[in-house]
Amino acid sequence: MASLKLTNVGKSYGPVEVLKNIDLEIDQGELVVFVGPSGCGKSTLLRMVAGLERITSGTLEIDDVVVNDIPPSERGIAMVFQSYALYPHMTVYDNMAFALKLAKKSKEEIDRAVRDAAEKLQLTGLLERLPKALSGGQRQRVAIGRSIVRDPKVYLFDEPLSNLDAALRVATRIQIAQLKEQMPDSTMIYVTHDQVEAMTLASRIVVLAGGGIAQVGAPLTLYEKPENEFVAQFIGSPKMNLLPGEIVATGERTTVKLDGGGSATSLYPSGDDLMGAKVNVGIRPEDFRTAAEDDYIYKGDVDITEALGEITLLYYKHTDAEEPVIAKLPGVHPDMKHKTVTLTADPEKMHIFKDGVSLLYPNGKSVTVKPH
Ligand SMILES: Nc1ncnc2c1ncn2[C@@H]1O[C@H](COP(=O)(O)OP(=O)(O)OP(=O)(O)O)[C@@H](O)[C@H]1O
Repeated sequence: MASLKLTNVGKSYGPVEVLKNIDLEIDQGELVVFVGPSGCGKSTLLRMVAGLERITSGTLEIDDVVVNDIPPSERGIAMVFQSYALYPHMTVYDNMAFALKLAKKSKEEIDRAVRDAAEKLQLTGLLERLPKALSGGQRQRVAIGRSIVRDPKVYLFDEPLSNLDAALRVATRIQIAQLKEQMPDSTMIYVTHDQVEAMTLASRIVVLAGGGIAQVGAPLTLYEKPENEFVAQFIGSPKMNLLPGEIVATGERTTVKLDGGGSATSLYPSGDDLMGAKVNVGIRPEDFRTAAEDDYIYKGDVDITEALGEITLLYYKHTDAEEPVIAKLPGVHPDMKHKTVTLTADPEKMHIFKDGVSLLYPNGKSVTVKPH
């Protein structure tokens, strides 16, 4: 049971700076998820917390004690990896008991810890099986069980579900959520590529990009109030549309004349200094709805439609230099393919970004992502 504090943490491999100026506090009982593009340093940051990588600069505290120079085995941390290396010749019970036997715990204590972990992970009926007689999801749960029995202060998960197929991922994800509920005081850090995992498991998400933190917040805060274009487009699928334009009216509301001919009025109040500013209007695909012919934000020709049952995705025609505008409309719309369809959105659903930074949520800082 622990809190963590990273202050100005940086990591370089030789001349290459992978992470810089990471400031982050994690409270006891939180499940914090690290997300970000491939190579942004998620695993490196997790491995530094574990003590498997040296911290180049800054400090890491666990429960107010600086642990930079403390070896992994003494940090009270358990790490669960995507490849769950179980001992193949040992039963589930013995796999989970192994570390406690090494630590010379009493038989009774080991038995209590193993049975308690098995109960939490729904493994009680499988304790006598060998790993080869388990599904991938069950094996991953045994791997998690091995860390639970040690009663660590902090759990670290590095993409624990990425080797599982789609259905098992969902089932195991739900089990991890249930496990967290049963252990409300445990502190967990979880790295994933999977947005749904991040959105559903996290108490807070840390979006890493360009060597730093692009934004930290509760999942829905990141979705509703992205501070910069990077987070706006990273959270949510398909990603937020960004439509370029120029501010033509300021005051209580802000009106942007879009380069494509449409016009968007946001609830955001703006000062005269923003008159004429070049901005991007951000609208999520799911926030678009069809519009009247003469009053629209976006008008274009639909190139492709994807009918997914409860919704239809419209992909608009675009040039090679642009990304397609995407709209996600409820229902089935076979008639929209190759047609001109105009779109609008509610004023409170519009975001405005100037130089990559949100005008609505002004704590935002610009994020530059180096090509990887
Ligand atoms: N031992 C190392 N020596 C040199 N560079 C390294 C080393 N380990 C990692 N890197 C580099 O550090 C950067 C961050 O790697 P890391 O594995 O932390 O990224 P990640 O965000 O976890 O990526 P992914 O999502 O692809 O797993 C990458 O550019 C990687 O090439």
